[in-house]
Amino acid sequence: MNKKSIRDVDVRGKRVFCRVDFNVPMENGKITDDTRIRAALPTIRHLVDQGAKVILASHLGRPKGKVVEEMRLTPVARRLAEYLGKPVAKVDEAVGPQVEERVSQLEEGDVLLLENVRFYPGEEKNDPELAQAFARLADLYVNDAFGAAHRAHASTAGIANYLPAVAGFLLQKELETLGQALVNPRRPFTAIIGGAKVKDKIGVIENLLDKVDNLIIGGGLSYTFIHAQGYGIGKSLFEADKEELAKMFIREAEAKGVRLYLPVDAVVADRFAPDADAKVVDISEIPDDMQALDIGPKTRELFADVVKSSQLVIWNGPMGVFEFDRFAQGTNAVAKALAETDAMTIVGGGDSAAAIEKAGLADQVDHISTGGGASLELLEGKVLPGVAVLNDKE
Ligand SMILES: Nc1ncnc2c1ncn2[C@@H]1O[C@H](COP(=O)(O)OP(=O)(O)OP(=O)(O)O)[C@@H](O)[C@H]1O
Ligand SMILES: O=C(O)[C@H](O)COP(=O)(O)O
Repeated sequence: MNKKSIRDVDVRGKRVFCRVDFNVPMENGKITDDTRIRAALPTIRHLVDQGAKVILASHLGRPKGKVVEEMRLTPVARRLAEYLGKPVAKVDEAVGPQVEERVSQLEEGDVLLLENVRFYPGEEKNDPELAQAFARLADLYVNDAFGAAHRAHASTAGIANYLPAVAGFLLQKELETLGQALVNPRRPFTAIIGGAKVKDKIGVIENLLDKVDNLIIGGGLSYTFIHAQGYGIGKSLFEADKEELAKMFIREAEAKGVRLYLPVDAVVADRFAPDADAKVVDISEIPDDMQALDIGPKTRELFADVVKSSQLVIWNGPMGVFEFDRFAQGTNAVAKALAETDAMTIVGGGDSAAAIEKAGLADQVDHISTGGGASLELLEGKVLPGVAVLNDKE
């Protein structure tokens, strides 16, 4: 990576505004998964150990520019203090005189967490005034919020116009792992793309067709492809306006020598419900009045075999409606195949990461990204705004 990192700067005694992604799932005020907090610890510890005055900023949820009590970062400060084994001060605002006053009292090695930056309408608008107000708090900007690096917001991008700006360890690791895999992949290179909609994966499929040896498409989006091949798909997910595109991708894969794998059987249900009546059918036999909610056993085996024969596997998106246990077998089978192979395995964030965690296999893959949308945009070959703004290495 040609961007400066916190290793390239002296932070002792400096006020450091460190943007992290503490957008963690919460239920009734309790954090249900603190992966993103743990992932930010190396950077925070480094800053503390090096004697910086650490000012942490994050968003939580989508409060849309207003204060939403349930989206305060107070529970995050408590959890972070437990991990750091030292106090984490928390303020109820993210800018303004009171915050400035609190920052002026910080000693070397102290940690202060600001309030949810999305309580301010200027955050998502990348408002220069808000960006300057953030910048006034600090001497240096560190971006470690990989999960939010695809957003050009005041605390992820704008602030870098007013301060020296470097990458944190998590951001660096995410970019190097995903970037390296795409630039110089081990082969055979297999990408597994799932999820609900073709619409959301167009850019990813387009970019990967130039890079992979095998492309596996499962999940809801695969049925538009299956329809494009001339099969009936009953009431399964279908995007009529993307069928031509699906046909083009099928032709392109062939022209580029990419082996494209689609489901050969499916678990079909009479309705979209956890207790629906379900059965396994061949892909050419999906009944008109049923919908495919998971890949079938033959497909699970086929996809696992492709994984086994690969040296690098990147996975993004579930193979079925994994939120319902009955339709989670396809997703679990892919998770298991990734866990068992010796290949380098990378899981894009969001649902696939949640599925692999749920299956208890998280420690058996090489890299699980903390970014859903951000990892997807990297797979699309895009430059992330939160990365573009950082200072280049001299
Ligand atoms: N066959 C299917 N029919 C209906 N829905 C499906 C099917 N397969 C998967 N899904 C649904 O797709 C959703 C996930 O896809 P989505 O495109 O929203 O996210 P994603 O690709 O996993 O992205 P991220 O990992 O970044 O969150 C899940 O909620 C899952 O239930
Ligand atoms: O959860 C995420 O993907 C990131 O924290 C970004 O959140 P957002 O999609 O609300 O911008």
